[in-house]
Amino acid sequence: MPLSRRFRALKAAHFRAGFGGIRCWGAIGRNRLNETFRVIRFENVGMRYGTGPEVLRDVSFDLPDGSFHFLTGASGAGKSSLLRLMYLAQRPSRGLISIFDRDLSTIPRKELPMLRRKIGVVYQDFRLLDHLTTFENVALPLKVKGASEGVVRKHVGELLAWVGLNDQAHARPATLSGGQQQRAAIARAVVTRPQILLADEPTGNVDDAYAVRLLFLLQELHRQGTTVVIATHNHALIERFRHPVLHLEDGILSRVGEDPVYDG
Ligand SMILES: Nc1ncnc2c1ncn2[C@@H]1O[C@H](COP(=O)(O)OP(=O)(O)OP(=O)(O)O)[C@@H](O)[C@H]1O
Repeated sequence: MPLSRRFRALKAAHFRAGFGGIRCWGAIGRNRLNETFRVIRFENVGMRYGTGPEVLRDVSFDLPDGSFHFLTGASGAGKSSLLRLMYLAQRPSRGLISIFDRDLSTIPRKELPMLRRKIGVVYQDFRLLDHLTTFENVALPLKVKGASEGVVRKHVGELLAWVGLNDQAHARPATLSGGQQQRAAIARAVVTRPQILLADEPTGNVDDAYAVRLLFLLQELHRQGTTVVIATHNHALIERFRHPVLHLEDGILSRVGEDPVYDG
């Protein structure tokens, strides 16, 4: 099906299911994308932990601005390691990585935090701050960016409603279920509408209905222009959302499906 029709069909399904858009994010910003710009580029990248064997080998790919990819592979294939390289938590042992057209090997260390702020991450282990409430955890990235109290209240309130955590806004992470913590972690990762969103098994702890709802949220972010990569074992979601797939097998990456031309 042509992508424009696929987007219309998805949007219709989205509203039928009762999920309005994220109002505080405003109108769709797709026209500001530059699809020829490669936001992430890997060339012959290898990675090892310490003196261990390479867990990623000769990985080469690039991601166009505003693209959406699933990242698949068996447990231990290297998905989290690849995401760690993308969110700058790990350095490659060889090869070239560029993010936003900046070669990571030449970026001064002091510039890394600024680059990281453009990247939203959903960690496999959530990493919520225990001493903050759900609301405060989700609000934190907006506050770091200097958003006003009004904007924080509006955006965090709307996102908490979307992920079904309004009634847990004042709860501490330790009192939330695994699925609730995961939903809070997703809300925190998307609240600033980052330029890149990397999610490691973002639906691993929620039921199927919530998994679809959360994917619609990430889809909405993507429609706003964010480049999205989601590592998942959930083949039903991959089938349903039909984005191209990056597949890892024993540290070697292959690409399944061409990047679509975003004509919707
Ligand atoms: N901190 C670490 N130190 C040493 N080896 C590690 C570390 N983290 C991961 N590994 C190894 O790297 C390889 C890839 O692990 P990784 O977590 O990236 O896989 P994965 O595809 O994300 O797995 P899963 O689906 O189970 O999360 C594995 O062999 C793992 O044992």
